[in-house]
Amino acid sequence: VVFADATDAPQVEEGVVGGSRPGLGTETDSATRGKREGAEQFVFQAEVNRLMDIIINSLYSNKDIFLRELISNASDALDKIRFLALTDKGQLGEGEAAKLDIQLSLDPSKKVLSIRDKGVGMTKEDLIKNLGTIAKSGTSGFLEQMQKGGDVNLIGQFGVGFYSVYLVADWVEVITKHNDDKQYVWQSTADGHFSIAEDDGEDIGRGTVINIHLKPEAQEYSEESKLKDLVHKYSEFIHFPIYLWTEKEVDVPVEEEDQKEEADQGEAKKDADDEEVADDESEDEEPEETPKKTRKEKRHEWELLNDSQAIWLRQPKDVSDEEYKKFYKTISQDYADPMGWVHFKGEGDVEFKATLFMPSTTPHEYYEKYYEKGAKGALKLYVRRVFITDDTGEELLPRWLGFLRGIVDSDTLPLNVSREMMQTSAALKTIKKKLVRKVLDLIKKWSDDELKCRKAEAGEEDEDEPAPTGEACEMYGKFWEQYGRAMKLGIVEDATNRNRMAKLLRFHTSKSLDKLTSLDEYVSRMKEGQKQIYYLAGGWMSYCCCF
Ligand SMILES: Nc1ncnc2c1ncn2[C@@H]1O[C@H](COP(=O)(O)OP(=O)(O)OP(=O)(O)O)[C@@H](O)[C@H]1O
Repeated sequence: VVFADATDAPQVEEGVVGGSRPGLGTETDSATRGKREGAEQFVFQAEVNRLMDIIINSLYSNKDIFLRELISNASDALDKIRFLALTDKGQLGEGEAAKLDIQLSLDPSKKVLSIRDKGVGMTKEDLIKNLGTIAKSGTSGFLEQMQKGGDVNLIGQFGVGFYSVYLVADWVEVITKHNDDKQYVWQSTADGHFSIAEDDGEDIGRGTVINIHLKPEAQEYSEESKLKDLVHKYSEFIHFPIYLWTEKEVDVPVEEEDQKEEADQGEAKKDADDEEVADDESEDEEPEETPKKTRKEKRHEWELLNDSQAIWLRQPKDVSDEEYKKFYKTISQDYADPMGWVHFKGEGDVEFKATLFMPSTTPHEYYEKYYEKGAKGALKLYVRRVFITDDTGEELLPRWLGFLRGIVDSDTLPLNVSREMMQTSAALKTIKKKLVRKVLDLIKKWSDDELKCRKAEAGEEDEDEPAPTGEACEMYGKFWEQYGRAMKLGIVEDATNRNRMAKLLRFHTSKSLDKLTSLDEYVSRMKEGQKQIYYLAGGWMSYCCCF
């Protein structure tokens, strides 16, 4: 835990004593929930309604995830305003408004948790569309999964993370201000309706405040320690500072405040004692040290909870596996550890840093929407730490690698890189080539390891190349099980990397490999397979369909 540098932390009155939390709000009185005068009432779209029903009634899921979903939305909104400010500096505002951060604060007496960002905010139209009336494409997918007994925790992957707030809330207010519109407040108790009204409460400047009125059974989220744990666990690598408004009891020396009073009393006493002292031999003695009196006082301050330094800018050797895993979860909204990752720096004409992760299971609808979605949304593109887009698609990765998740940050690209530029940019082509090579290197390493393990099992270990043990022997099998199909598609589609990939193809799963008894058998199967590939250089599709 790091205490914020006073210059970076949000400004509060110095040493606020027992002060109320920074104003985040509009009405927090439960008697008026959703009943603001003049508020327009809306009905949730039917699928959204079903989704909310499932969330609000899900008793056994991990409720913690709501915070990571909301922080992730806040971070996206901050990325968006920073991007808009590239072409129009005025968008960012000045002073506090220009400090891009996320603030969490609690009102324990009212059991309200608030999350504030100074991101792009939402117009009234955005509010209506995004938070209620338009079901995202992921909604039906999520509902389908739930029907099959799926886990609510997967919600983030379906792009409907906001609604997870109803895991812990029975009433939510979203106060938001977009540069192009007035300040509005959205409210819903998840009863099928929501309301929107112009907000005449405190001016929030720009961005969004979400006031979460916690359910009685979710009171643990009104504890500072719980929030600190959650940010540490799920959101540590969000690259904007996350602050928590904390309350601390401190011992304050009584003299500090009562100095003057005591001094005055002291003066009076001194005068009275002067004559006695004149006769007293102990005149030169040091006055006896009395223990300093203190009293307890409540102080508030913004405490910084995360290290917002971008992980991809650090040296790979300085990043621990645990940090990579956490970072992956932050950017992917996956709750499982990744299968593997590559983190490297591209040098030369095109400079960039990249961190790419391979999820442990194929992302939702990757194969189902292979041609429709391809590599869209797989990578986030940054230019000198400024988020540019996550709509990179095949400019950065071939379709068959669209299951990867990660970040590419380039110093070479211009900040105003546009969609058209992306399609023709030579720099992006170079980056793409290097990304694919690095990922293929990782896959090849797993493949080589597996081969060595099989050799060792057959008693034919090469002394110069000792076989790894344990998990390393199984990595290729795991990879193939999830992504074998993508490799087969890739070999058809990606002529540039075809030869490299051909050496990595398998014609059986790791399970059948277990049954192989000798290396000869293994090698002959491999050779047979590869021979077929080369023979069939002109007819990939028909070949791929048969295995
Ligand atoms: N703090 C916020 N600031 C601005 N817009 C927001 C904020 N939170 C949510 N939104 C808007 O509401 C939309 C819906 O959010 P939701 O979390 O349900 O889905 P998502 O963010 O698009 O997907 P995912 O959960 O995968 O990130 C967002 O796309 C965004 O446009």
